[in-house]
Amino acid sequence: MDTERPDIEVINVNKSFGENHVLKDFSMSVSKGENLVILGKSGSGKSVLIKCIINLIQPDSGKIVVLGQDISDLDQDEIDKLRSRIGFLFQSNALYDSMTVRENLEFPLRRHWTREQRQKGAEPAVKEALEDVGLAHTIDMMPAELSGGMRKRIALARSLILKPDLILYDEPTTGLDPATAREISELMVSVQEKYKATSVIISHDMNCIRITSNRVIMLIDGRCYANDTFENLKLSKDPKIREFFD
Ligand SMILES: Nc1ncnc2c1ncn2[C@@H]1O[C@H](COP(=O)(O)OP(=O)(O)OP(=O)(O)O)[C@@H](O)[C@H]1O
Repeated sequence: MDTERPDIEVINVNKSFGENHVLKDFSMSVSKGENLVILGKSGSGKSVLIKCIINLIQPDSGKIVVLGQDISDLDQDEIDKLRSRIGFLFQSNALYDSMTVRENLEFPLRRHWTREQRQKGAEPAVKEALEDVGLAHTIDMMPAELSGGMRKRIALARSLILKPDLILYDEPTTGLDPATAREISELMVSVQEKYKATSVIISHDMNCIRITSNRVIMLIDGRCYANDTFENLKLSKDPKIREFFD
């Protein structure tokens, strides 16, 4: 039996904004090395859940444990330290347009520079992360010179630069054409294999979910409505689940 503690534990979390009860006694856990997809309609609370996990939003009740730490017990320094172990891939990519690819990748390093990295300099880490996403040749280019798919890869490289234990992906394939979306999904799998990182992926791209997920949680009406593999959910006859597949 696997007795290792999950990397993320969300236990009976409630979160409301005024009358809008977004998360209702919501619980989930994500094991080490797992790729978990959170699927839900627009406005169902997927981003709120992710923001609770990184403590950008505080739940009204319940408990969240990330990489073994109860986040409600942490002070700002401890939160910053925890966040340095988490890679984020935003829907917008959040690259700085006025910086080269190299400078964009150096940015998180400079904030969380370890002594070893300071001695080695940023170059090896930047090159390794770019090689991981197949874009070593773009190191001195500007984001505007790259295609949408390449920018997404650069954003992924930046989220890998601190060798995260956990990667959070917010709709990683939205806005990409199907072939590029597939490439990004396959890249997410290869990154997971290399870094052994745990991933939480918000997505409604069924192809991306099929390629990347080990397990899918469906967030409906603030609750975990279904929790199963993509293949099993695909066979479900439940109308609420079928809506996502048909
Ligand atoms: N800071 C906030 N203040 C008030 N309401 C909020 C806030 N953040 C989110 N909400 C509300 O919480 C609900 C869930 O929002 P959330 O952004 O998590 O949805 P989502 O599932 O990520 O949707 P999408 O797929 O469109 O990104 C929405 O009704 C939204 O209006």
